[in-house]
Formats: sequence, C-alpha cells, structure tokens
Amino acid sequence: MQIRLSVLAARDGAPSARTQARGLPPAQFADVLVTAPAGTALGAVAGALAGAVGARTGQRGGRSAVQVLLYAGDQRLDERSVLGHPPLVDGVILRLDEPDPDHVSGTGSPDAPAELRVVGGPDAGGIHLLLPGQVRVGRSADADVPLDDPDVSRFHLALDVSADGRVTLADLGSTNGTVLDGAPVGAEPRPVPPGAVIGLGESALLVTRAAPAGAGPSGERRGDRRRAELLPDGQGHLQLSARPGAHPRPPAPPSGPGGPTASGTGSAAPAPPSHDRARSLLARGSERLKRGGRSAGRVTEPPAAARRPDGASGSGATPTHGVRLPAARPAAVADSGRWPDPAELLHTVLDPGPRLWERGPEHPDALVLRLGSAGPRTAPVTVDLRAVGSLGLTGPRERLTGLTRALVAQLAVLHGPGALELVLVATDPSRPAEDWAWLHWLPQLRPTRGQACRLLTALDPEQALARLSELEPSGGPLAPGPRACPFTVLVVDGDPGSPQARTALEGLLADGAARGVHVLALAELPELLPPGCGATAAVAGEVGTLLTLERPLPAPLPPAAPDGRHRAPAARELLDGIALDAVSAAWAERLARALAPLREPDGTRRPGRGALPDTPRLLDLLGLDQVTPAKLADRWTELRVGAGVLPAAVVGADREGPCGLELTNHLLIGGAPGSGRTELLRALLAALAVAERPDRLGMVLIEGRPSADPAAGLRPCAELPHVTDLVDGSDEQRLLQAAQALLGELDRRERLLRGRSFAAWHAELALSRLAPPRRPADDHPGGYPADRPAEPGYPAAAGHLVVDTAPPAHLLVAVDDHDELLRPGRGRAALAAALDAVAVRGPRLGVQLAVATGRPDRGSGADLDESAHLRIALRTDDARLSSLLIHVDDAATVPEDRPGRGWIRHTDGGVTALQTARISGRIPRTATLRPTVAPLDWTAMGDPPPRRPVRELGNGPTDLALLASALQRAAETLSASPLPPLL
Ligand SMILES: Nc1ncnc2c1ncn2[C@@H]1O[C@H](COP(=O)(O)OP(=O)(O)OP(=O)(O)O)[C@@H](O)[C@H]1O
Repeated sequence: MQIRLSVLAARDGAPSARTQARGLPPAQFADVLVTAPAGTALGAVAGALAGAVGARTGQRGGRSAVQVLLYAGDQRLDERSVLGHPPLVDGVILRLDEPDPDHVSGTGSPDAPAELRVVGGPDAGGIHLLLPGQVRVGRSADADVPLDDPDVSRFHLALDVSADGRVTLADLGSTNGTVLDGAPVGAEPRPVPPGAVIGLGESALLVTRAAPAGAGPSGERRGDRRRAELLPDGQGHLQLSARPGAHPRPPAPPSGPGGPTASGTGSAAPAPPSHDRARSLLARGSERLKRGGRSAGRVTEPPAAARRPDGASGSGATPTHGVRLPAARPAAVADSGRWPDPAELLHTVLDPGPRLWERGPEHPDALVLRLGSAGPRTAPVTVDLRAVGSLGLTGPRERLTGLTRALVAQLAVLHGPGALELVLVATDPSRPAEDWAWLHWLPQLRPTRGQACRLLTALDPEQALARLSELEPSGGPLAPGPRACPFTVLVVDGDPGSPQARTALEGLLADGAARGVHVLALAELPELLPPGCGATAAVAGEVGTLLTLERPLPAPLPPAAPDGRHRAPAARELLDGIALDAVSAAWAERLARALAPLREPDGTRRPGRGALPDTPRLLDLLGLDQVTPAKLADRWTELRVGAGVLPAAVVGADREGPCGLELTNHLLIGGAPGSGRTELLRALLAALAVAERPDRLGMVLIEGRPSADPAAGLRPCAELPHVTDLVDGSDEQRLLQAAQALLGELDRRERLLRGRSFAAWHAELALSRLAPPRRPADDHPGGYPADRPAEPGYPAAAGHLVVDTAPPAHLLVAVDDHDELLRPGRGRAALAAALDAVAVRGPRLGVQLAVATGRPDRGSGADLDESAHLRIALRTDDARLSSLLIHVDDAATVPEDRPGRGWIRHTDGGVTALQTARISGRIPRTATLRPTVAPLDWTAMGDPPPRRPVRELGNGPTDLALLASALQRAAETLSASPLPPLL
C-alpha cells in the first residue's frame, strides 16, 4: 500500500515549546510517500513522519524514543490508527505536536445560523459560516470575510446575522458601492432575501440559512440530498458508492489545509474564538498555502492587447456596448446549479453528493466550463470545450493562474477519472512550479494507459515531449486497445520547451479535439499563444478582473459547399465585460486534497478501459495478505461451487481487474522461452489449490523437459497437497508408466460413470443424498448388470448410490514443455498419445488438461490442440505462432521484458489482454513489516518509473512455498483423506 500525505510542523511561524525543543525551524512542511503493508499502524511510521519535517525523535529500530504526537485537523491520532483507513488516506495533512487551530469540523456548525458563499469574482469559492452579530466583508485582512478583489474596499459591507439566520446588509461607505440583486444598497440596512446575490467589486456573494445539524450544504435536511457514500478500501482510498444510502455514513474526506477532518464526525467543533464572526471552510491552513494563497494583491497593468476594445476601465458589473450576453435567466443561482460556482464545487467535494463526477461522455454539459458571469443578474458565461476544441487564456500571470485553477477545478469535480484524464505541461523555469503543486493531488492525473510516468505531469522539456507524444493518435507504445478515457484536457502553461514539443502541441491543437484531446493553453500575451486555439479568453480591465472571450458562434456551422469539401469559416463572436471567476491556491489545494483519495464506484469502468498492471502478485489478487491454514480452509468452504464443476482460477489481471479462468475446457498456453509459461502454470495450480479442497481436486504434474533442479519447472508445485504425482521427462520408463496410468484412469472413470458425464454423476449423487432411495427400475428399467463393479458411487443392488465412499475427484493434468514430449522417444510418444486421449475423453470424465508449449506449431492439428478451446498466447517469436494459438497476431508484439503479458482467447472466441500473476516471487517489500516514508519529489513524477523487478526479500521462502505449506496444514484439518497417487 502506498499513501501520499503531508506533514506539517508548527504554525504561524511560532513553534511550540515541544517543536522548539526539537530544534525545528518554524512551519516545516513535507509531502511524503508512505509505503507499508496493509494494516500497518501509524505508530510504525510516526518517527519517520516526524523526521520528514526535521524533527529529532531519537529513532531506534523504526520506533521513536520520544513520543510523536500527530493530529489530523483537530483530532489527535492514536498510534494504533491504521494507515490506509480514514483519516490516514491519500492527501491528508498530519500536524506534528498540535492540532489545527483553524479546524472546522464537517461542512456545517451548530453555532452558525447562516452561511456566506463567494459565488463569483477574483477570489471566489470561499464558504464562510456566519455567527450571530455583525460580519464585515472587505479587502482588508482584518475583515471577518476577507476578499481579494481590487475593486472591493478594505471594509466594504456589513452583514447583520440574527440568531435565527436572518441577515441584513449595509454598505460601509465603500468606493464602488454594493448591490443586492442588482439594486444599490446604502448605509441603511436592507434584509437579504434567501437566494439574493450581493454584488461588490467584481465579486458576488450568496447568503443562505445554514443547514440544521445533519442537513446538506444548501439547507436541505439530510436525506433530501442524496449523499454519495465513501467506502474506505484500507489502501488509502475512499470508494464512492454506486448506490447512495446503501452504506452507513463513512467519515468525511480527509482534512485538507485547515479543513474538516475525515474522522471528525462525532467530535464537536472546537468553540470558535469569540472575536471570529465568520469561520471559513477554507481557513488559513498551512504556512506554505498561506504564502501561496493570499498574496495576490493588485494585479499589474494588463497587456495592451488584453484591454477592452472600448478602452473603458472595465470595472463594474454592468456590461458595456458590444457585449452579447447569454440569454437572461431567472436567477444566477439556478444557473449555478447547472454550472456550479466555485463555492458549490468546494461543497460538492467536502460533502460528496450526486454532482461529484456527474459528467460522463454523454452528459450534455461534459467539458462545458464556466468562465465567470456577466450582466445585471450575473448570469454564468460558459464555453464548451467540445465545441471550440481548445481554449487559449491570456493575461497577467497571477490572475491567469487563479482563473485556470477555477477552470481545472470544475473539470476535476464534475468529471471522474473514468471520463477525463488531466495532463499538465509547465516547463518554463521562470514560472513558479508551486503554482501547479495542487494539481498533483487530483486523481485525474494518474496514468491509466500505461504512460511512462507516475503522474501525467511535465515540468521539464523531456517530460513535455513524452506527455505530448502519448497524446498522439498512436497513443503511445504501451496502450493497446481503446483509449482509457473519452476525454483528455491538456493544460499547457507557456512554451512547451522544445521545437518537437511545439510541433506536437500544434498537431494536438489542430486535430486533438476529434480524438477527445482538448487544450487549455496559457500565455501572458495573446501573440504568445500557440496557433490554433479555437477560442480565447483574455484577462482585461484595469485590475484584471474581467474577461474578453472570443469564440466561434455557437450557431450551427454553415452548410458545406456543393462539392462537400469547402466550408465557409465559422463566424466568431466577442463577449467582453465578463466578471471572471478565479480561486486562490489555498482553495485549490483544499479541493484537490479532498479529491485525492476518492475513487469511482466499481462498475464505472467500461470494458477494455484500464491499463494492465506490471507485475501483479497472485496472493494479492487472491486477497490473501496473510496465508494461514485457517484462512485457506475457510476459502475452501466459501468458494465451494456445484459438485462436478471446477471453480474459476484467478491467474492474473486484465484491464478490468483480476482475471479468472473457468476451466470448462482444456487450456493451452503458448509462448517463447522466457515468456512466462511455467509461471502461469504455477499460478493456475496455486489458484486452483486455494479454490478447491484436495479431496475434490487432484493434480498430476508432467514435466516435458528433464532437469535435476528442484526449483525448475513445475517441481515446486509438487508441495501442494492436491498433487498426487510428478512425472519427469528424463525417464522413458516412467513416461511409459505414466501414459498407461492415465489411460487406466480414463477407463476406470468410464466404468464408474457408465455413460453419464462427470457433472451429471455428481448431480445424481447429490440428489440421492436428499431423496429417499428409489427402486432400480425407476431409473434403469433394464435393471443393473449382475457383475457391477464395487466402485464408489456405483448404484448398489439396494437401488441407491453408495455414498459412503469418496466420489471421484476432478483431475487436472498439468503439462509443461509439452513440445518436448513430441520429440522422438518411445515413452514420450506414448505419453503424448495418452494426453491426446485425455484431451478427447477427459472432459466428460472430469479430467482437464492445462498444457504449456514453446512450439505450438509442433502439436498443431493433434487432438490436444484441436480440443483446447481456452488458449493463452504469451510473447511469441513470430506472428504466425500467435495466430496459430489465438487467431490474432498480437502476442508477437509483446516486448521481451514483459514476461507474463499476453492475450487470452476465451471459449466464445473473444480475445482480451492479460498480465499473469507472480507466485514464485519472494515476499515483496511492500508486504513486509518494514514500512518506509520517502519525500515526494513532484518534479520527477513525470519521469518514467525505474524499471526494476519487484523488490523481493532475498532469503525468505517464495510465495508458492508459503502457500503450499499453509495448504498442507489446512488439508490436515479435513476429515476426508487425500487422494491416492494415480501413477
Ligand atoms: N507474470 C510474471 N511476472 C513477473 N515475472 C514473471 C512472470 N512470469 C514469469 N516471470 C519471470 O520471467 C522469467 C521466465 O519465466 P518462465 O520460466 O515462466 O518462462 P517460460 O516461458 O516457462 O520460459 P522457459 O521455459 O525458458 O523457462 C522468470 O524469471 C520468471 O520469474
């Protein structure tokens, strides 16, 4: 398990006594990657976490000598808290030694009768819980609700909040005035009706009665608003439930900077300091965020080209001439419902409801972005990325970044990772990389198509070239099959860093949209934008709070010319005077951290969407973190399937997750030397051994290639309690005996089953156990032969089955290097012929084959080849061999360094990609009791991850040996005796 989290030591530059004692500089902050086996307690890494921010804890052998106090929000964490479970999930901030003094528990507070949201403007997105009394809003940092809007006075307006949530509004003598639903407001207090919009500067505020305890953010009672349930997976993630309300309410998302804690439900919010009139859900947070978030101030003079065409100052909400506003709408709030404002976005994440990730590829508003609002009723102005293809954004850097944050936040909150992938290219070293630090937490940046990186980011020219080429039509070398996501939005901040990258970007701007790849390009000046942006939005106005949007007219395109080839250029429109929505860095990080642990519900994945894992471990796929005899014995009971049917065996993973093989047919595996055939057979045997008891399934192992090495081929599987025989190709005599024994077993079963199939025989046996004995004539009018053999299960003279003897078990004959048996030699020939006989007669008699061959061409056309309808092709040396196995050439394209990768041809003829699991490895590091804490280097996230084999513990037993030993002990607890050897 790996979790990304942050550790923060001390706050406000004033280290506590404890922190000082450790010699820490104030406000140390570190993003770290914690790697630990599932179930690890926080205490095991507490010392290392403190060490990540430079605290000396006198660590000894992984434990710290000094006790380390860690808090999530205001909650002190017990050292027995389990990593991977809330609040210790992806994105959490852990504070060393002291709780977060700005913490607000949950998205509501029983003390706050009203709530104020900043629904638009250059510092949008804030949600403030209003306490009874006077609340002053203004640009000053001392205001109860500070607003970073240059057109807002230092103390601009006052809200009087009554204990029952009624609010009145008065202007405090501001320079630019205050409006309520478009009507000016003076010093005389005016009641604020529910849903009314307050305008000040370029900002818009909405005051609502706060939700009663237990109600949703908009005041509905709990239950009116369908909440999405979050199910912790114990691996650091919270899975959204597909059926809201189906599960008990889980803890809220993890604590972001200064925000609610994931485990804060039930713990009362600390009483706010008496001087605080408004408590922000986006409270002050970490030092790092504070520095990045609140320094905007007045923006510099916008570039000439970005000024409004009429040369007006640009300040004020009233649109000027030439503006074409969207059709008037009943109220901004209603539109906000369709295109959520930044505050609504934040609420959607902090208190996940059905709006979270609501937009799939078929959603009418997929990729529609709200840029801001315009007109006296502050109607939202939107741009549809699917219609315009790409959007160029220009203007002074600070405002531009705030605007882009608001746009990307909309994408991330409304489109799940299954619908949208986000890619960041920001290579210009003169721009602060810190601007984009928040993006790293978004789940949409995780690569899902086998891209060679840990996050879809590019912070240097080399990474930029890699990201851009991955978006080219070929989609990158490791992305066979359909594209993982219907949409990609590529954010390019400035020049991508190299001529090749510029060419690739221009190519994407020209034809990417047709493939679902859309670009948001950022530049200070319009002439610096890459050519080909479908629409542009320029920050305008004296203080950079307005936008001018130029885009193609949304009207249908003019019809094609008669020859069908030429289209008149689309008409364009110019909208100006749009009050832009921008959000602070702290807001964006708060939102992104809350999104970080979230995962889409199971079943959202469409066929063929995911990437194949690199080297899955079989025990992980089987859900066996601990391999104990008791657990395995339980499995045999849990997985029990109908008598006479073999349970499915998980042998690897496909693009949908663990991949189970149903051996209703013989299995043929082909592949070149080193492609992973033996490992696949081992995984199959191990998985079947976990799924079925040894008295119901026997295994015979045949090694085509002689070897003295006990660790080679299938020999390590001989320790599984199901294995009755192991035959080695080195001894001709033994091969002959094996051939005879196999044929003898087929005859024995045929005698026993007397024309019934193995499954029918078992079904009949099961019935006879339930039903009263029948007379022989009922089923067998001709009566039974007098010379019937005394075989188990054979109907006895009394007319019912002999049930006290063991019924015949399923038999799996696994053959490695079958092609070796096709070389000259009497014993080999006899065994190959016996296997052909098993191929034909076996299925009806409960005998299945799993055969691996390096030369599928050698056995082509034989009975075995003809009757194996379940086939797997691992890497083959040429397309012909691949085609021979699975009727498609693809296995010939598997790279050599990918053992276990291949294609499976199912019995219905469908072919899917597969990565087989590893069972012969030794316990990997992540499964040991040695958790690690490593600093996260965001700049390296766009580099290819080092391609090293899974790190394993050198001397320990292999997973297979561990499993076999535990299975043997589990088998000893069974009352039934193990199967006798066959050969
Ligand atoms: N699914 C897998 N994941 C990771 N490594 C694998 C996987 N399958 C096989 N390997 C590794 O690849 C190497 C070759 O595997 P294996 O012996 O199974 O191949 P093979 O096709 O049977 O070839 P050969 O007959 O030449 O041994 C081994 O080192 C094995 O550990």
